[in-house]
Amino acid sequence: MDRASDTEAERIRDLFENITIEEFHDDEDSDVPTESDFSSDKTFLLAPNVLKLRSLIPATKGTASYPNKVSRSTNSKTESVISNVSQPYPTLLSSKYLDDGWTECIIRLGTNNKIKQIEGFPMPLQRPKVAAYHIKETDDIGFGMFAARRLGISDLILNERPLVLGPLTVDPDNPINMEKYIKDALDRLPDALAAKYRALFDCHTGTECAEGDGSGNSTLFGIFRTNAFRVDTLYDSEPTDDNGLYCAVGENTSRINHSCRPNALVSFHLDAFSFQVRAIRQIEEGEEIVIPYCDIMLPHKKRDAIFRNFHFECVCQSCQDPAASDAIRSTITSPSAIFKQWLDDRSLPGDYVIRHSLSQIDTMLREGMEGSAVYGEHLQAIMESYICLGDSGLASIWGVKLGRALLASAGDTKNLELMSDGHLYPYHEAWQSRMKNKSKKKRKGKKSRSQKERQVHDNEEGELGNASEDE
Ligand SMILES: C[S@@+](CC[C@H](N)C(=O)[O-])C[C@H]1O[C@@H](n2cnc3c(N)ncnc32)[C@H](O)[C@@H]1O
Repeated sequence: MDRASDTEAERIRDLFENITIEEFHDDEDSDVPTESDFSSDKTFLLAPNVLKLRSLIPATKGTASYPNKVSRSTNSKTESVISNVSQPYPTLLSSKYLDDGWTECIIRLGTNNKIKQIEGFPMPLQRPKVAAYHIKETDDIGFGMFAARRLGISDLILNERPLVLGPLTVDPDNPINMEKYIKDALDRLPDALAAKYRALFDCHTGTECAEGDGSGNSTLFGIFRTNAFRVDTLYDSEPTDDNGLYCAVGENTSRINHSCRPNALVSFHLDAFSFQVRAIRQIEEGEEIVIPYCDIMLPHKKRDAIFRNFHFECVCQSCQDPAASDAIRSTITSPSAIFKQWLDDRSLPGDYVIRHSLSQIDTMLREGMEGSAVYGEHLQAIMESYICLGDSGLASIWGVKLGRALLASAGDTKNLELMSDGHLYPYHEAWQSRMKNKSKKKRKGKKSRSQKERQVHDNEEGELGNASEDE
């Protein structure tokens, strides 16, 4: 096998050590929103889940981070003043960039300054060559987004700059007048775009948690609270809770309905300042494009509690039969414990994790749960098992699947390139680790090899005949 230079090998090893994608799903009891969150003037946002993957194999070297990961730490002290600012600055943009539009931001100035330091900012928007969606009315839940053509896993459906970005929460002790801030922001947008914002749905109109004068009219803040998606990569300071985080409303992104069996995921990209929507499984022409507004692994009762704050009952297939969908969800678990057990216990068969994860994946595919983080973890468990077994061919088949899931989840193409390149696996520090240990044991225990060890050997030989023995 061709070996890359030492520096290249070092770089690749570093990349493998910490494959991390941001996560922002709420799965704790305490995170489930309650009606009182509204009355305390908190903004409530749709929170899609995104894969967060850390290698299941414990890293023994330093903690190199994946190059594209945006650091959560901040060097500069954040200024506390909230201002209306446009990002990217329209006046500084050439006509090429103006085509991509800009976002009116209600943002702390210190945080706004951080945006300018992002490498390559503002990146031009990459869009699908052929239109991938159209917005039209659904039969029962207002507008929705529909596939204009067949879409494959990780295909880009939409890439758009939001219309308005603002704080995720409003401090009840120190409230700011969001209605006025949003009005000022809209005044700076071109009329046509401001009209698009005003036309968005306000689920709070006429409800007990509506803002405003009680006339039942939709408010600008009500629209914001109904339609904003979290922008987890932008924050005032190291976030310990929802305070200091941001969210944004998109002209088309905010027309996408929720499903507990989503076929697409949303991610936000600071360098282009845009929302990307990508398919997480194959979508047929005419099919509705749906995303998760919450962690789809939550049981029905908790998901329903979240939706009640938006005054709707979910119409998706899983919610039609909560008992059945809860029963399925309760059987799905992260592979991390089983993977650790396999690494520690040499008596377990070579395909111990692989078989388990294949069965979990099968269940998740039947329930339409490719959009959950745990689905990606099982793809990763299989890929890393093959790495430990020294089988780069099969590792790269699962690496491509994992790379596509990561791309759909976070819009990061580097992961796909990295995961699918079979030549890189031998640089992983766990490469052939099961085989190396096995050989060591064989050498060490030549005179008294236990029956158990012989069984391990037979299992690995018989069930994973593809794995190479070369060291
Ligand atoms: C961000 S908007 C989505 C677009 C919206 N349908 C429209 O007409 O503009 C969110 C609202 O859509 C509706 N909605 C979205 N997903 C739904 C679902 N699975 N079941 C029922 N209503 C849903 C709810 O009224 C929710 O408050």
